[in-house]
Amino acid sequence: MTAPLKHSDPVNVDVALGNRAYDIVIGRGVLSSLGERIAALRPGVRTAIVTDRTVAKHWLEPAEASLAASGIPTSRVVVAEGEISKTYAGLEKVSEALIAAKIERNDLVIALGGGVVGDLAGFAAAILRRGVDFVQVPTSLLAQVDSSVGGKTGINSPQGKNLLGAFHQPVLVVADTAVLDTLSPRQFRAGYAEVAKYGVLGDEAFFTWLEKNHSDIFKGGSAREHAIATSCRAKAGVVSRDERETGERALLNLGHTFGHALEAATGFSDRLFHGEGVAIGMTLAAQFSAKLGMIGEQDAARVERHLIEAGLPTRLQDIAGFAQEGLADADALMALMAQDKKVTRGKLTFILLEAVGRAVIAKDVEPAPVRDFLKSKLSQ
Ligand SMILES: NC(=O)c1ccc[n+]([C@@H]2O[C@H](COP(=O)([O-])OP(=O)(O)OC[C@H]3O[C@@H](n4cnc5c(N)ncnc54)[C@H](O)[C@@H]3O)[C@@H](O)[C@H]2O)c1
Ligand SMILES: O=C(O)C(=O)C[C@@H](O)[C@H](O)[C@H](O)COP(=O)(O)O
Ligand SMILES: [Zn+2]
Repeated sequence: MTAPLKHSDPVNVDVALGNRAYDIVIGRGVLSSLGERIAALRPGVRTAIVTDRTVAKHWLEPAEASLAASGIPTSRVVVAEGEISKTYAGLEKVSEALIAAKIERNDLVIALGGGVVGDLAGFAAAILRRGVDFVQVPTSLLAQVDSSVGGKTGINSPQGKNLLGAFHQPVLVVADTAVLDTLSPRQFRAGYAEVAKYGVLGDEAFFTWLEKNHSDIFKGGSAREHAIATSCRAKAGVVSRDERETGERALLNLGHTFGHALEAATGFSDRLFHGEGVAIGMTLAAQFSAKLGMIGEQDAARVERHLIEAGLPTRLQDIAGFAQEGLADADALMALMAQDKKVTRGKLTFILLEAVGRAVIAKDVEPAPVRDFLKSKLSQ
C-alpha cells in the first residue's frame, strides 16, 4: 500500500491490456481536462455524451465546456436516473439517440455518470455499428472505484442482474473526485461498499487503513483520493491479468452472488442500491465462510463491524420495507442465485474468505447448506 496522495496531484493508473491499454486519471478538477485528453487521444473526433438527469444538472455543462474548449463537437443523450435505465428500454433509447446523432465507428461515446450510465452507455457503444470506442467519466464513488474500470458493460434482465452485456473496455477513464461533492450521502456510502471490498478480498493492510480512515474518505481530501487510487490499482491489476473472468477476476464478485439476488428480489428499486446489496452480500459471504470453518466468527464480525461503522446495511432485515413487504423466501433467493454468471453446470460458485484480506473462489457449492444459511438469516 502506498502513502496517501497530496490533495492536488492527479494520479494515473494504467490498465495494462496490451493494444487496448488505457489510463485512469484521478484527481480534483480533472473534468476540465477532458477535452484536451480526448483531443490528444483522438484528434478530430466527434462525441456524444450519455448521462442521467441528476448528473446532467450538475456536471453536463462543465463536461461540454471542456470539449468545446478543445473544439470537439458533441451531442447529449439524457436518461432517467437509476436501474430503470439499465433495461432493454433504456438501451433502445440510448442506441436510437446515438444513431440519430450519426455517431460513426470512429467517433466516441462518453459515459458521464454513475455505474448505471457507464454500464448502459458502454453496452450501447459495444453494439453500435458493431463497436464504437467509449470514454468513462465516472461521477459516483462506486463508478470511480469500480464500474468505470475493466470493461464489464450491460443491462439487467427482470430475471437477473447484468444478464445481457459485453466486455468492452473504455479507451480512457477520467475520474474527477470533486464531482463527488454533489453525490447524496446514501449513494456515497453505497459506493464505499466496493472500496471496502478490495480490502476484504485481497488487501488486509488496506482494510486496516480503511478501519482507521474511513470517515476522512467521507469528508473528502487526500484520504478520498488515496482510497480511489488504491481501489483502481487493485482492479486494474486483476483485470489486466484476467480480463474475461476465467479465473482470478471472479474475486471482484465478493458479496455479489447474494447481493445481486437481493437486488433482483427487491425489483432493482431504490429499496436497495447495488453497493448496499454488496455490503449485505459481503457480510453474508463472511458469515457463510465462518459457518464453513474457513475463518473465525471474529473475522466475520470484523467485516460487519466496519461496514456498520461506515453506515451500510449488513443484514437482510436492514433492507428498506423488510418488515412491511418482506423479501423473497430462501427458495426464491436460491432460484435467483441460480442465474448468477458464475454458475457452472448448474452448480453455484461463491467467493468466500480464508482470512480478512484473502478471498477464494469456491466452486461446486452444495445448495443445501446455502439454503439453510439463508433460512436462518431470514428468520433473525
Ligand atoms: N461494470 C462494472 O464493473 C460494475 C461494477 C460495479 C457496479 N456496477 C453497476 O453500477 C451500478 C451502480 O452504480 P452507481 O452506484 O454509481 O449507481 P447510479 O449510476 O444509479 O448512480 C447513483 C445515483 O447517484 C446519482 N449521481 C451520480 N453521480 C452523481 C454526482 N456526482 N452528483 C449527484 N448525483 C450523482 C445518479 O443520478 C444516481 O441517481 C449498478 O447497476 C451495478 O450493477 C458495474
Ligand atoms: O468487474 C468485475 O469483475 C466485478 O465483478 C465488479 C462488480 O463490482 C460489479 O458489480 C460487476 O458488474 C458484477 O459483475 P457480474 O459479472 O457479476 O455481473
Ligand atoms: Zn459491484
